[in-house]
Amino acid sequence: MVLPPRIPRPSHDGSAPVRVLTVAGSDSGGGAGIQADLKTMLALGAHGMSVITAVTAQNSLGVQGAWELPAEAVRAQFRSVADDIGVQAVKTGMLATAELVETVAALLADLPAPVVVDPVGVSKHGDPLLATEALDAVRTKLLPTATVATPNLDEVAQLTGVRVESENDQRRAAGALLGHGPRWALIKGGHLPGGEAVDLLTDGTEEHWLRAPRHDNRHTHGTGCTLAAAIATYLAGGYEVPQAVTAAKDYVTGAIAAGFPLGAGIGPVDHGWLREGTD
Ligand SMILES: Nc1ncnc2c1ncn2[C@@H]1O[C@H](COP(=O)(O)OP(=O)(O)OP(=O)(O)O)[C@@H](O)[C@H]1O
Ligand SMILES: Cc1ncc(COP(=O)(O)O)c(N)n1
Repeated sequence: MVLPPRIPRPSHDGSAPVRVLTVAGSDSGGGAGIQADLKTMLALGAHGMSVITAVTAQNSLGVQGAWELPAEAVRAQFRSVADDIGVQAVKTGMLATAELVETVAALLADLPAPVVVDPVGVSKHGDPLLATEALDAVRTKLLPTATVATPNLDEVAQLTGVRVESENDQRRAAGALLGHGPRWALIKGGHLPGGEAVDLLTDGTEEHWLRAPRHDNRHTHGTGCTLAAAIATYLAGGYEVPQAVTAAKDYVTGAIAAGFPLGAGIGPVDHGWLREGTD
């Protein structure tokens, strides 16, 4: 297991740690969404902050209910954080509706900080987390704000029409996604079969294949949220994109390996695995 680095925290000289903002939904079960993001940011040494876009009643069996917040509530939370505390990187997750996608994209357009867009479409259980009519706003408004976009295979098919069944398809999907404006595309291969979990990171010029052993562990709730939040944390810490994604991949791979059962269904990854491994 490769131990990923942590962002150095100030030596208690009164300065603040790096500050990372998640703009995502709440997962009452604690395994995905803002809960996964904040746990990831803390585990990697950052101060995590959150703009909640939607509340889900959710557990290891699926999503039992979802309620999006008014756009004004999203704007107000964002302003409270950006105007006083400051934001060094942002990760977006569940945005639920076209109106919230457009609201968040407008807020991000003026923010001079790296943005990781995890275009959350459906949960691992297949529960919808994004209205179908919001897809166009994701393509035309949200993806152009992204430093890195991190779709899984279902999400990249929804956004580009490219069905990924092989590593070559990952290249095609990345090219199609880059056409919508993100600087980098990370096409996650977690849902592909095989002994490795293989992701493709590319900006259309550089190509990085990130490979890790596939852990045959059914407790993988929140893997995409965790990866995207880790990438944003490393970007806030000054890493270049390829290095941030490589370190984030190591972090999520360890979290999956340490995943644990919870409830009667799919359990979460273990965001605290680094503490267990290195204290
Ligand atoms: N069983 C596994 N073993 C090792 N790595 C995995 C496994 N499943 C997924 N991954 C890795 O975890 C990261 C997240 O990919 P995944 O395809 O699960 O995203 P996702 O479906 O968006 O996650 P979620 O929807 O649960 O948030 C990727 O780096 C992927 O390669
Ligand atoms: C609030 C929220 N955001 C994102 C996900 C995706 O996570 P997964 O695909 O593991 O269910 C989720 N289930 N809930």
